[in-house]
Amino acid sequence: MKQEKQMPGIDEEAILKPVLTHIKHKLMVLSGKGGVGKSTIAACLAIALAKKGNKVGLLDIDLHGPSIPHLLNIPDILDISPEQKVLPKEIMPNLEVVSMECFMADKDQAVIWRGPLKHAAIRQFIGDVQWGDLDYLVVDSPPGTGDEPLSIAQLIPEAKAIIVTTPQEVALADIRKSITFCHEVDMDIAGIIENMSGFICPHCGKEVDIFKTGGGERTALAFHVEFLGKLPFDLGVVEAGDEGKLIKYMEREDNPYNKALFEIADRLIQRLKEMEIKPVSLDEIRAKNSYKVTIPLKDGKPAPFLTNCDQIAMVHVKDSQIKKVERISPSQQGPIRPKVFVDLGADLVMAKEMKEKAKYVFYKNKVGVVLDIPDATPEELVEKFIKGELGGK
Ligand SMILES: Nc1ncnc2c1ncn2[C@@H]1O[C@H](COP(=O)(O)OP(=O)(O)OP(=O)(O)O)[C@@H](O)[C@H]1O
Repeated sequence: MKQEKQMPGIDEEAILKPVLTHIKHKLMVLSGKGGVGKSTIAACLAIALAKKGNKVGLLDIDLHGPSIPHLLNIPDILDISPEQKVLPKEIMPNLEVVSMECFMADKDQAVIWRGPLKHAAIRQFIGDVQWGDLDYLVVDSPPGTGDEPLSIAQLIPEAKAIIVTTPQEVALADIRKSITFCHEVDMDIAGIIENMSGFICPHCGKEVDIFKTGGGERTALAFHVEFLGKLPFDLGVVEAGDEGKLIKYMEREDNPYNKALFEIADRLIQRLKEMEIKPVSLDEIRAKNSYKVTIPLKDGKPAPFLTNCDQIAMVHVKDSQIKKVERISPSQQGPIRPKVFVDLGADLVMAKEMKEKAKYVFYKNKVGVVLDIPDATPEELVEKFIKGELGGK
């Protein structure tokens, strides 16, 4: 499991919340290896979503090799608002872009940063940019499953991954790593896109399978992940990307690459609707014949944080009566993850405090959450819940 990278003494959630609450869907474009067309797809998807009338932000967090500024021909310098916030560059109606490159004094100097510094830079990117209200934030991350995607997973709890692959076997082996990474950091996968799948001959217009096609779809099926679609190999995309003219290129509606991309954007919009997560109704839990309540404990009392509990109280309720109370010692080493409570079959978690990410994991798994509980025994707390004195809704 990857290392948690919390910055000591900094409440990252509090810093980012005012920005993130104004962004409806957060997407991170990932790939197992470089050169599969991830940045091009991030840029084209952002363009397609903006063309469909959505407010879109595109954030390039590839600190080592940012390609978005080149692909979209954005200027080196960004303006700063009177409130000292970075103003993203509007490159077409509804689409604003920010890239790490805009903050690098020497463009040819590779950034040699270690994890925590990168994490701080990414946090600043998100927190110090005046995005305003957005329907979609598309984040282009470097290839692989290193520091940058891990930071996004920690800083944006409800970010969803779009995994880009090509049909070759090597890329497909890497895709599995990307899927495992998403599972490890509790990041939902919006879907997989297979790029460079089939070549459209510029002379005869016929599609030729230069690599095997369909591998991305098969992998998606095998891993129970949504397949968003295939994009053909298109020399026009290379040229348009090289010249920073992707926006212009995407005006060609008859082009097979563009057509496929707009279809993928439609599928993505639909998929995100299906993936929307709502808090679990506490009254519905109360009304069940039987349910299980878990409470993280530290030294016998409700733990200040979920992660540092040394015991979990599991209270079984049947017909609005407590039937049994178990005290379970987590077997795993290190911080206790929300998944442990989910795996115990909890219907409800009662805790003092909880990170947004943990709440998100519980709601995703249809587990209810009651916070701000007082110091009391698990039995007293659950009695209060049953009577509606705790967890009103
Ligand atoms: N469908 C496509 N058809 C033809 N060329 C493509 C296609 N998609 C991307 N390319 C080209 O492939 C090259 C790599 O693309 P891109 O930079 O988007 O990949 P990447 O996965 O983001 O790479 P890295 O992460 O290493 O920067 C570029 O030259 C781009 O124009």
